[in-house]
Amino acid sequence: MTAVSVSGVTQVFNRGRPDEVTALSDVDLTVAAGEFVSLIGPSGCGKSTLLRLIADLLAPTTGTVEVSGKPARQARLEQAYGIAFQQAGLFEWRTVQRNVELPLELRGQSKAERRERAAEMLELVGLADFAGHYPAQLSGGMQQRVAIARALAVHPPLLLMDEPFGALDEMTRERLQTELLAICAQTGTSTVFVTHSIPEAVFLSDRVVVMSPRPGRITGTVGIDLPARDEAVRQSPDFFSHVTLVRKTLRGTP
Ligand SMILES: Nc1ncnc2c1ncn2[C@@H]1O[C@H](COP(=O)(O)OP(=O)(O)OP(=O)(O)O)[C@@H](O)[C@H]1O
Repeated sequence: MTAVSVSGVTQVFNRGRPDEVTALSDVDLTVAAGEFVSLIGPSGCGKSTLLRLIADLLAPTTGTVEVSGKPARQARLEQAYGIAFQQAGLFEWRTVQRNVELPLELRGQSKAERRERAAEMLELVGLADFAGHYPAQLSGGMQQRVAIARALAVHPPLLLMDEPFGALDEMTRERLQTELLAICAQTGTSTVFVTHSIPEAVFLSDRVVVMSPRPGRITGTVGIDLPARDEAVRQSPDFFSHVTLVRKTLRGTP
């Protein structure tokens, strides 16, 4: 089963105006079920645009986008994916528990079902003890974990993440990376992950997709073949050789 299928997608903003921008040109991307794919590339190369197209927050100028074999619009209406962005985007006036319940409310689930699912998700991200807290009472890393719990609450087959750990310190970031991988393995969720960090992309991904700017294109793909995804692997020669390969692909020097 294919989680995401983007084919022949071009995205032009402000078409026909002096400020016309071709953000993406002829992009093809396939993500298999259960696969973790990172998008990496210089600022302005269209990573967020590609993610927004998959999420159906934008419609492509040309080409098609399918999620779980359905048109992106239908997948959005069926909440076939969860989204987590750089800012956790929590509602300050709702407790942690009620933030996680929100997508379930939108689905019309009963209070009892919502409670149970939210509790399960908070357990998964290690925040069971903070269900009654408000976002302002949590650290940035904890808020991101709430956002991930909320994104996963409807058990979506696909998770779309746009630099979700970008604003966090290095230690917290590495811990959340490990937690995210554990969650994805446990839930079988496919993930498309935008990042500026080469080590982050290498640590998390099955495949790193490299993009170039103006117009944004996919210029290379690096398969990541590491024996494990633990703290020790971050120090291994294997890890560094993958980092070097992604860096070279970004520079366009094989
Ligand atoms: N709504 C919009 N209207 C006009 N231009 C846009 C719009 N959204 C994005 N763009 C342009 O499309 C190009 C790609 O932007 P995008 O945000 O996708 O890049 P990015 O790779 O995610 O960048 P960054 O790494 O800096 O977040 C940029 O030139 C940007 O100015």
